[in-house]
This record gives sequence, C-alpha cells and structure tokens, in this order.
Amino acid sequence: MSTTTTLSFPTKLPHTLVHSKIPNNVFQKNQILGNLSFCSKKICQLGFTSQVSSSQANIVSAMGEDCKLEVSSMNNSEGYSKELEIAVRAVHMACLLCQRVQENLLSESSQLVHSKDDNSPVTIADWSVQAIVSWILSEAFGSENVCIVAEEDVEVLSTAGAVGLLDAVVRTVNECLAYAPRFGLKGPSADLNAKAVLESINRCSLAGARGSKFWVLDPVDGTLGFVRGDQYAIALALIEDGEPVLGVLGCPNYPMKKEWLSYQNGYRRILSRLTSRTSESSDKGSVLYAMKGGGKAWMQPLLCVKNNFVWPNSAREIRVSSIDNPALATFCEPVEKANSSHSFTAGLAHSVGLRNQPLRVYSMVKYAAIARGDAEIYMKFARAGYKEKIWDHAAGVLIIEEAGGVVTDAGGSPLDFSKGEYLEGLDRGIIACAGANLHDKIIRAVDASWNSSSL
Ligand SMILES: Nc1ncnc2c1ncn2[C@@H]1O[C@H](COP(=O)(O)OS(=O)(=O)O)[C@@H](OP(=O)(O)O)[C@H]1O
Ligand SMILES: [Mg+2]
Ligand SMILES: [Mg+2]
Ligand SMILES: [Mg+2]
Repeated sequence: MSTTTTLSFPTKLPHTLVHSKIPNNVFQKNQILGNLSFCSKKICQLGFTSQVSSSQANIVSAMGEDCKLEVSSMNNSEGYSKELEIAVRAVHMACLLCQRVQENLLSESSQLVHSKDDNSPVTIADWSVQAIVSWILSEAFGSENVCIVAEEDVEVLSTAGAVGLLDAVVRTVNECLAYAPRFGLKGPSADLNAKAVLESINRCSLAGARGSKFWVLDPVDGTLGFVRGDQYAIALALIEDGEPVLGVLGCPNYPMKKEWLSYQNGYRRILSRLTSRTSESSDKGSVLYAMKGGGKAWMQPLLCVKNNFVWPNSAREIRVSSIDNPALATFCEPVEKANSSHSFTAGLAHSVGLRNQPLRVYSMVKYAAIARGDAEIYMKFARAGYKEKIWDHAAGVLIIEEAGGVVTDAGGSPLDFSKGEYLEGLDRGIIACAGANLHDKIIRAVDASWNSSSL
C-alpha cells in the first residue's frame, strides 16, 4: 500500500490501463468510478499519484488479477471533454430547476403557463433553463466562443404586461445559479438582474444553426408533459459539421430503475412514493450523456440538494436492448396524436408483428428509454408539412447511437443537422431502434404501407 506509483494516462483515448500495483481489494470488478478526476482522487487516496484529466473510468477487472482501468472515451474526447463536463453539470442544474417549478405548478396551479403563437405551451421553466444553460456555457467558454441555438426567445418576456412573469424567471434563475458551486461551477458574484437574464436567453439565436459548430438546446422538451406533471426532458447537444458530437439528456421524472415507474399509462405516472415531497430528487430522475465515436453512453442519478452531495456524480454505462424479435419488442411514440399518427404506427406494429402496447411518453424521454434498453423502437410520423426541429432530436440521436442503436428517417438516411433549425429533407418520419434487424423490418413496413396511408 505504501508504494508510490504514477498512473499516467496518455491523452489519446480510448485507452486501457493495466496496473498491477493497486491492491486487489480496493476496487470491485465492473465498478464504475465516474469521471476521471474522481477516479484520480480515489487513486491518490491510496498513495498513488495519477495524472488524469477527464471522462469516465471503469474498472473492468480486479480482485486477484491486475487491476485494469478502462478509460472509456472517444477519438475526439480530447476536444470535447471539457464541453461534456460543463454540459452535464448544466443539465443537472436545469433538472433541479425544473423539478422545483413543476412542484409549484402542480401545487399552486399557478398562471405560469403561457401559449405561444402555435398554441404550444411555454413556462417559466423553459425560459429559466435557457437562461442558466446559456449563462453557464458562456461563463465556461467565453460568450464570444459560444453559439447556442435554442427553442425559446424573449418576445413575450419583454412586453410591458409580462413584468410579473419576468420577475418569476429572474427569481428562478438566481435560485438555481446559487447552487452552481455545489456542482463545481462558478456562480455569478451577484444575482443576475432582469436585463442580464434577458440577455442570456437572447444570446441563443436560430441563426447560429448555419454555423459549423454550435450548441443546440431544448430547455424543456415535452412542455405539455411538464405542465401535466408528467415526463419531460432537458436536451443539450453540441453539433459540429452537421453532426451531434456530444449529447446530454436530463430526465427529471425518469428514475435510474424503470421498475420505479408505474406502467399503467405507459411511463406517464411515476409511483406515488416518488412524487411525494419527501422523496429524494435523486430517486426520481436521471441524466444521460454520450460523446460521439466511443460507442458508450452513460447515465447518472439526479443529485439532491437537500443532501450534502459532492460533485462528481457516479455514472453507469447504458446499452440498448438486445431484443430483436418483434413479438417481444416494445415501441414508443408521442402521447399527442397531433404530433404523430397513432393509427399509422398501429398499422406498422401489426404488420411487423409487434404485440406489446405502445408506450406513449412525452418528450425525448422516448430516446432515453431506447438508449437504456427499456424499449426497442421509437417511431414518430408528424403530419405532412410539419418540420422537425433539430433541438427535439440531436441529443437523443447521439445517445442512442452511442448506446448501440440506430436512428434514421423513414428512408433509412441519417438525420441531417446541417441545414439550420429544421431537419430539412427528412423522409416521412423518424425511426430509432435498438438494433439493425428491427430497424430494417420497420423501414420495409413503412415502404409497404405509406402509399395507402393518409399521411
Ligand atoms: N404538430 C406537431 N407535430 C409534431 N411535433 C410537434 C408538433 N407540435 C409540436 N411538436 C414538437 O413535439 C415536441 C414534443 O414531442 P413529443 O414526442 O414529446 O410529443 S408528445 O408531447 O408526447 O405528444 C415539442 O417539443 P417542446 O415544444 O419542446 O415540448 C414540439 O417541438
Ligand atoms: Mg415548445
Ligand atoms: Mg421539444
Ligand atoms: Mg421545448
């Protein structure tokens, strides 16, 4: 134990490091240590020195053998490890913010839900999350270096009649940013005023989607689910040269174990013990993330500010389901018929031989369900003329792909994130599957039935 050895991790990842001098009983096989700075700390406590910088470390073998540390990351991890660290922390903070606002919305049935021009809802959580994520990314990387494409704008908040609403957003933003140090982030030296909050929201612009590198943010995806006390997600991705290179999905009502969800209405209702105010937020939700190219995706429990948690958080690897028999597979789809044709997918399900009831879930939690292996297929067929937005898909697509799944349009082409705020040229709909076999079957079934559909 007293030997001092330097564990020096080459900067080029992925990488496996085998070290024989770590005592056998220190780590357990397959234990996941979380990010490397945490791993490094743990190794240092044992009297070793380590030089590590970022990412995930996973003990792949130990106990009686050489201790083997697998540093799992991707080819481009050198370039994006800091972005991932910051993005994951920002999304954790956004999850806490949303949990608080959702609790208030449900308990006070307050007037904090507004309708946009297209009649879709927007709440103080949507604006507040956009403000904090924009603020955190700008602080971390410099506002001149950060380009964010995000769903919300400041139009409603800037009107004279919206003073109360803006006050509520400013309060929510400051309450949340006060927790920044708990997440290892620097918070503002003084509370942000209304002007600074509006600036943070407004710094995000749709025009950025034409650039070669930009962040894409859906501050609350599934706002309808959010206001109904149901599932929703916070989605943040980094796009480079038209492809998502990192993706983070916060799912505040989707616990680490799917057994903690009630299935009565798909994933709609979480068990009452989880909705009670006394339960820990970490029981309720999860944050998923991946970086392009490593073939791995990860999930963390939400942190509970009531407990004295210490960042970093632990993470466990997630993988898509291995089921490729349609009779055993489950497909998910949007809750609202207006967002995706339930009758068309019912026909597809029948022709492919899917027997299970569809899992109707709000938001990108559907992508999370596939990536975690809780369901095998996700299909969305919006009405003709609807153009899918990049922020509704970018993070989810990358996480599913890195977890081993396939995501394409209904023509089998990858989604194109290079053409601005919309997924231009999308062929009919979106199909995500746990494996190529199921994916092929669905694509063929779409071709066979499309012409006779009313879509
Ligand atoms: N008419 C129509 N057709 C297709 N898609 C639409 C439509 N209207 C909205 N949207 C987008 O759908 C996002 C929510 O998708 P979901 O899969 O969660 O749908 S559902 O709420 O479960 O029905 C939702 O995202 P948020 O606005 O972030 O909630 C919208 O971007
Ligand atoms: Mg919306
Ligand atoms: Mg959305
Ligand atoms: Mg949204």
